[in-house]
Amino acid sequence: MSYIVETKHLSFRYRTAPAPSLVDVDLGIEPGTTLGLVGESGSGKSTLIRVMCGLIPVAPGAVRYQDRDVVDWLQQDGRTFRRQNQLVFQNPASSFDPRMTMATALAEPVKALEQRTPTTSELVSRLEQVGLNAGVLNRHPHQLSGGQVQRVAIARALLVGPQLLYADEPTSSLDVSVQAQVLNLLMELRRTLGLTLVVVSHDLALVSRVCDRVAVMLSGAIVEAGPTAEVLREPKAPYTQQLLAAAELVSLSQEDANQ
Ligand SMILES: Nc1ncnc2c1ncn2[C@@H]1O[C@H](COP(=O)(O)OP(=O)(O)OP(=O)(O)O)[C@@H](O)[C@H]1O
Repeated sequence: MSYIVETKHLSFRYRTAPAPSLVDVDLGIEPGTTLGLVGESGSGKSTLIRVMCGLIPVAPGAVRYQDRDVVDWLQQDGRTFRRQNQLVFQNPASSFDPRMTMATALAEPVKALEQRTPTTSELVSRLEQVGLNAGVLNRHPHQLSGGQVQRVAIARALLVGPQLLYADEPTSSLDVSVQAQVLNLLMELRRTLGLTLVVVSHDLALVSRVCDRVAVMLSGAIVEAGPTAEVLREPKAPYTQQLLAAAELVSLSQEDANQ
């Protein structure tokens, strides 16, 4: 099996933390697929994707991207690695400097990673790809809605040509109606650009709608992983069973509320 990114016996502890945040994580992601990473708050989801995309350094041998060690990538060809591995964060407003226009913010990663200034038509064509237009270029973050800012964040990631897009709770700060639109956009981009997508969420229902595979985390370890439909149909780990029961309760109460 060839994976675009793979972790082997990956363990990690923050210097100031009393316990490890990742414990012996073995995970492989096939190119072009969408993986949902679920688990309660503090289970290690954000730490795992930060390690996988090279933001938190770990010892050599623990993470491989395109069959090459991530530590080696970062030492030899860090810019290429960072272009290919992009991250979109939970709270779109905090990803942008409030004093910058969207045009300046969009250009930043291209300047840093490709050492050139992108043309306006490049910026506009990426904005159009995420359902926005040139009108946002001169705006500041507070002049846009949360959903629009999240779309700009996705456009900014796309500008450097990623292969792998990590989305850390990409919709949890958005209104419910906007959440579906942003998720649909991510799915469409995956299809049209052939991206591999990792979506972090504590929401099993959301993951079940959009992800081919799911990995369930608890206390820094992956307690269950597999095709989403299989995991949902026959969850093996007691913790996955709990998560599923909680998700079913939520959807039942939503049905009640709609009646
Ligand atoms: N910078 C840090 N320094 C020390 N400990 C940290 C740091 N960041 C996270 N942790 C700890 O690592 C563990 C995993 O945190 P992490 O943010 O990866 O979990 P998570 O599943 O993404 O949670 P959430 O859904 O709340 O974002 C937690 O116990 C957390 O307190």
